[in-house]
Amino acid sequence: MSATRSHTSRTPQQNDPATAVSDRQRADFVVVANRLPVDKETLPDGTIRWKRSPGGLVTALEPILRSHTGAWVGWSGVPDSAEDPEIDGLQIHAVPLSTSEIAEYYEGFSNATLWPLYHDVLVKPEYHREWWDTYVEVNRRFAEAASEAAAENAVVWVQDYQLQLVPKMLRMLRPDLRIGFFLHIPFPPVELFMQLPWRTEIVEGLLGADLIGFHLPGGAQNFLYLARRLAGQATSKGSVGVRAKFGVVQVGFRTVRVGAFPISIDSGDMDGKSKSRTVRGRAEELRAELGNPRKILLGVDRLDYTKGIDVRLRALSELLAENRVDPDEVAMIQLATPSRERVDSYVQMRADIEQLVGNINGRYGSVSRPIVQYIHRPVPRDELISFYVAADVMLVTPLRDGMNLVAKEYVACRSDLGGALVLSEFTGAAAELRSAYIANPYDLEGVKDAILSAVEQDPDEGRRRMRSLRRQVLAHDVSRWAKSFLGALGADTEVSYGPNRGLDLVPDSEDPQD
Ligand SMILES: Nc1ncnc2c1ncn2[C@@H]1O[C@H](COP(=O)(O)OP(=O)(O)O)[C@@H](O)[C@H]1O
Ligand SMILES: O=P(O)(O)OC[C@H]1O[C@H](O[C@H]2O[C@H](CO)[C@@H](O)[C@H](O)[C@H]2O)[C@H](O)[C@@H](O)[C@@H]1O
Repeated sequence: MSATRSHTSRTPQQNDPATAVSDRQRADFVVVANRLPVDKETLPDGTIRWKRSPGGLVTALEPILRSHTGAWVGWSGVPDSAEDPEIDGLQIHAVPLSTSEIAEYYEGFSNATLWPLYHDVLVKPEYHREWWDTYVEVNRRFAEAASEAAAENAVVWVQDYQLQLVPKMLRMLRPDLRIGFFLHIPFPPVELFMQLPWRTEIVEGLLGADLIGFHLPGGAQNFLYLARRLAGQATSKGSVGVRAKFGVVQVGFRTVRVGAFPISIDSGDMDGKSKSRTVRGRAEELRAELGNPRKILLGVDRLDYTKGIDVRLRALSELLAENRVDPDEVAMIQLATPSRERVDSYVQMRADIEQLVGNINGRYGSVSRPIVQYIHRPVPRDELISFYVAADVMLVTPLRDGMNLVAKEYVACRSDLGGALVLSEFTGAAAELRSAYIANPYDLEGVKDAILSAVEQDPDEGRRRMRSLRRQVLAHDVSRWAKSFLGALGADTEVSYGPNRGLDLVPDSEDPQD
């Protein structure tokens, strides 16, 4: 996939975007995501610096874009910014958002309506018509920017819940494009999705894509059911597989494929970095800075109520109270990147978590040695890897999580076969990482038992589990994710994009669930 320098051919659509974009080259591979892969930062002296953003999506796509020539359409993360920095040969097309659009499209509809609705209604989703109107308007702007960035017949890969209307809007502007959509968060159970006043528009928006990807087969199946029920389309029946056995929806003359493509990380890169002498040395230093405890427990998350940071803190607190864990022997580190800080539910959750940390340290810590070290800022990548290498027990306890890349990162960093992973069964990662200490985050006794088993694990048993986890993570890396998705989309030579054979279409009326 390479960018085309001159673009003389014309597409048949009404706006003729080929004439709208002047001197910038058009790309034949375009990623469209809410976030640009960089954040703009103003330093105290007024100078501007662009730095890599935290978050799974950026982490996941960065290696792919580095190895292709392409364009990325997205928002810079600050109001009214239209700067288009070029980073490592990647064209950036910024979609500027005003302060009120950020409030209504990003903080509002995306993160106070869709995010909680798609994450098991852990907080109550808010439904406001003005937020929806702004969501539609901003999605239209993203679709227009993608249409302008893309060369004729380009592949456009739209990402995530913030942009679910873009596939249909973009198809109307540019019928020549091949459009993929991937949802990074869980697709909710049908009963919850049906709450959404604009449910049909969302399903129809997604059906503008040629391929719709989810992390898990369950999400794909929920979507197929809704495509029948809400959009009245004929769909395939039967189960959807992982990276195989796609579902199909027949939309007029178009066939839309629906599949499960669990995302991963650049595991080889992390494995390599974790072996470096500097990282190993820093890991030892960290242990020493903590007073050489017998066991180091670690949590690494965006500060989000879905991540179950409170669950692990409560579990630790009870284990200490019950004398099942000795306060002189354990230290816990919680790295928590600030996130969505203007959304009410996040403000409340931060206060709760900081209070829990304070309670544990107040009851069980000493002046020289608090039990929980809480760091409320992103840490540099190498430092993060050193934390993974130092940690004896990794705590990943979300109440619901689309995938959770942190779990995979930890495993990739443990070539020494040391460490233990405690993993919530409600993460996408739990479907693959079966040798972790799996726990139900709603069952606090179960979480405590899992933590204790991980803390006290027999070294041979630990090595056996970690070997099996690493086999999975190293074999299924982010490039395999991208290749499997793009292959199914027909954008890759490794997987052919043949006709859909053996379609088993069910007309709406014959569906037993209806
Ligand atoms: N405090 C932190 N410092 C640096 N990176 C972080 C921090 N917290 C999270 N990250 C990174 O952000 C990503 C989080 O991805 P993931 O676990 O899938 O959850 P989400 O995308 O919902 O935040 C990981 O790549 C992780 O390394
Ligand atoms: O952009 P933000 O509002 O700051 O949020 C950061 C990202 O969070 C979400 O990540 C999800 O994607 C990960 C990779 O697929 C997955 O592992 C994780 O389970 C999801 O929560 C969100 O989906 C992204 O759009 C955000 O950029």
